Amino acid sequence: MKKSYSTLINKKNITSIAIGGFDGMHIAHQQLFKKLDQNGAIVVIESGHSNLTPKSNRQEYTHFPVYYYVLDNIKHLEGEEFIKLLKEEFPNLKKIIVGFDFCFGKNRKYNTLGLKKLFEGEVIVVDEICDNNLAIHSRYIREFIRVGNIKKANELLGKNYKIIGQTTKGQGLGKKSFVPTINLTVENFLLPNEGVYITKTIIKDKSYNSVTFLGHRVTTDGSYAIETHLIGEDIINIMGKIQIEFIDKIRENQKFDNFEDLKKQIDKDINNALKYFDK
Ligand SMILES: Cc1cc2nc3c(=O)[nH]c(=O)nc-3n(C[C@H](O)[C@H](O)[C@H](O)COP(=O)(O)O)c2cc1C
Ligand SMILES: Nc1ncnc2c1ncn2[C@@H]1O[C@H](COP(=O)(O)OP(=O)(O)O)[C@@H](O)[C@H]1O
Repeated sequence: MKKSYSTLINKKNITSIAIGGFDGMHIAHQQLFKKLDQNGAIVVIESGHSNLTPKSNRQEYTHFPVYYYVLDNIKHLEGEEFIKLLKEEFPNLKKIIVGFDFCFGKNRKYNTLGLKKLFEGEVIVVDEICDNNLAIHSRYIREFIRVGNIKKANELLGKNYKIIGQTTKGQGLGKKSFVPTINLTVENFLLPNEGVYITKTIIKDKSYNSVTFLGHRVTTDGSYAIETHLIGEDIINIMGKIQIEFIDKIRENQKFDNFEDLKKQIDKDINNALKYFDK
C-alpha cells in the first residue's frame, strides 16, 4: 500500500510530527506547528472532504514538509497498529503534537490519552485555541465563507482565502458591454456565496488588483459564472490556472433592468475596490 505522498524530504530525518486534517491551515493549526522542532513534519489525514486547502494544497502554507495519508486507508487500524505505522514511516520519531480533540484508529476510539499510553515518546496536547470565545475550526471558517463573511474567515485563516481555477470561455459580452473579465471554472474549493468581491488575481506568480463576480448572471444569460476583472489592466488571452484571493465582499448579486445600469454598478464596484487598494 502506498501510505503517503508528497515531499522529497527523507522521512528518516523527521523527529516530530503534528497530526490532523489541517484543512485551511488556519491560525490554530499554525499554533500546533510552532511546537514542532526543526526536523518537524505535518501528517495530514486526508478525509476527502477538505475544500479550503483541497487535495495537496497545504504545502504552500508551511515550511515543514507535509505528508498526506488517506483516511480510508488507515481508519481500520487499531491504536497499536497506527503507532506502528507512524514508527515505520518515521523511524526517528520522538514527539507527536495534536490538539485537544484528536481521535484516531478504528471507530475513532482512541483519544489523546490513548496516544500518550501507546506512544513511548513525547506527546504534546494543545488546548482549544479560541478567537474572542469562538473556537477556531475549519467548519466555522467554511460557514463564514459560505455567507460571504470573508473578513472573518481571513482573520481565522491568518491569510486571504484563495481558490484556484481554470480559465474558460465567457459569453463574449464583458469586453463589449461591461468590462473585460476572465471566466473561471473551479473544482474542489469551497466557493463564497453569490456577489461581488474585492480580490487579488494571481496569474503566473504576478498579483493583480481585481474585482470578482460569483453567481448567476441574472442580468444576461442567467448561467452561473466566476468572473474576475483586473483593474486597470488590459491583458488578453489568459489561459490556464489562475488564483483568486478574496479580501472583502462589496455587495450581493443583483438583477438590473438594462445593461447600462449594470455597467454603472460595475464601475462603482471598481471604484469601491480602488478605495481599498489605494488605502
Ligand atoms: C464587478 C462585476 C460585477 C457584476 N455584477 C453582476 C450583477 O450584479 N448581476 C449580474 O447579472 N451580473 C453581474 N456581473 C456579470 C456580468 O453580467 C458579466 O460580466 C457579463 O454578463 C459578461 O459576461 P462574459 O464575461 O461571459 O462575457 C458582474 C461582473 C463583474 C465583473
Ligand atoms: N482550535 C483548536 N485548538 C487546538 N487544537 C486544534 C484546534 N483546531 C484543530 N486543532 C488540532 O489540530 C489538528 C488538526 O485538526 P482538524 O480536525 O483537522 O482541524 P479543525 O478542527 O479545524 O477541522 C488536530 O490535532 C486538532 O486536534
